Amino acid sequence: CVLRQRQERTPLQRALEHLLKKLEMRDPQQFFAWPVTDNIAPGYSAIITHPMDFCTMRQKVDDNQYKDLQDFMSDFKLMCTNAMQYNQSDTIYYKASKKLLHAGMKLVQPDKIGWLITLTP
Ligand SMILES: COc1ccc(C(=O)NC2CCC2)cc1-c1cc(C(C)=O)n2cccnc12
Repeated sequence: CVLRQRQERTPLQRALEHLLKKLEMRDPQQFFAWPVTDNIAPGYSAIITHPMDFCTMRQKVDDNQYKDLQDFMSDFKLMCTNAMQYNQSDTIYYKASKKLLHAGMKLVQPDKIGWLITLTP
């Protein structure tokens, strides 16, 4: 997951970049910052068929691969639900992903997306 230099950005890319920064702040231990590897999580790649992490999401924003906010949020939900699928409910990772998912959903509630409308004319 290598980050590319910043190219010209569309209004949607700037909005998603802004939202991604807010979401990453909710993951201070950086459990979701990078792809989960099999050596830190035994058997991960056999259990999780569609892995996702914040760095990959940033790459997809940079490559303009999200067509709208819903598209971006489905990757965010995938990242969180992967963690709830692989990790037992009493683990720090399961608990962190549940909290992150709720925080993320709150950020995109209609009454909370004034920032999105100003950023995407
Ligand atoms: C990029 O993923 C990670 C990066 C760092 C850490 C980490 O710092 N773990 C230390 C806290 C106790 C060991 C954990 C993880 C990690 C994320 C996850 C997820 C997201 O499922 N995970 C699952 C089992 C074991 N480790 C992890």
